[in-house]
Amino acid sequence: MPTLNEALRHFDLPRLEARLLLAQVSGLSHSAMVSAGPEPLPDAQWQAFSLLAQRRQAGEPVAYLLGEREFYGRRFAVSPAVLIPRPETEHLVEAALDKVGRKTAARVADLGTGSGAIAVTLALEAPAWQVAAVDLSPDALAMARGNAEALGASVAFHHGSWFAPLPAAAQYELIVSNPPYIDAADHHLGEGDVRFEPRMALTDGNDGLDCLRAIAAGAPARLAAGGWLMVEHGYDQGPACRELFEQAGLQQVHTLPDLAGLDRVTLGCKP
Ligand SMILES: C[S@@+](CC[C@H](N)C(=O)[O-])C[C@H]1O[C@@H](n2cnc3c(N)ncnc32)[C@H](O)[C@@H]1O
Repeated sequence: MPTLNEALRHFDLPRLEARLLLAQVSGLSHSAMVSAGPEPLPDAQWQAFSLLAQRRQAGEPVAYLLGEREFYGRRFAVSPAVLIPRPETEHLVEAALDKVGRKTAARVADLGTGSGAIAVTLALEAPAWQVAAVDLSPDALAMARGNAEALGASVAFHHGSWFAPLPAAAQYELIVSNPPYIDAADHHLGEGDVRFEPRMALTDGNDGLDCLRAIAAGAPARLAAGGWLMVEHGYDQGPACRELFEQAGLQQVHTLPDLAGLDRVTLGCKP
């Protein structure tokens, strides 16, 4: 059997990825790995690591191999049933907390919750908020429920399309969504980690704006007066998104940039 250091070099993988995969199968901390001696790895660990390393070499995302991804400082379980939460989406969380205020009692809906990253984070960061979350994928909802339970968040989950499964008369001070917004013709859908993520989490099968259209059009009926709609979108979708929000009669419509300075989150308020 190879030693730990030989195992880390054995596969053509970035050192950090190899370390994460080996930590997963060995349970060793980073510092234990750095100070590892010349003893051979136990056979079972070498076999399990080899399997994960080969899957990574075949392209599977590290987050799916580890079964988790960090979002806003917490670990969320992920599987190929859900989009891997992205750091950009933390901007949407920040914008929501800033605009509504953590201490204000607010009714909040997260449309297309996936792993539950947004809904669970908001429920934990702003315990005064009442958070509901919707997804069309039953498998995604099961994962989101598991994350809410594991992290101790109180979220009401609903299965269905966008606003449809929410209680009929319910109104919200905040509606957030990171919907599928990639154009079906975008070549990125066939590249890298994205190939392994659920297609329905990535694209509307059209021009990338269909879900944003449905959410913008449906929001005014579900927002309380003074309530905010906030969505994440592609770097080049800011102008189209602002137009959709304005057509829906929302006011104070504007777009916030991400850390790279690119349009990322558009918000608007119901008068
Ligand atoms: C881009 S992912 C976002 C996941 C998660 N909110 C996040 O930010 O990591 C979009 C999610 O929308 C869901 N979705 C797609 N079409 C939907 C629809 N018509 N109604 C509700 N959810 C939908 C997908 O299943 C997926 O979980």
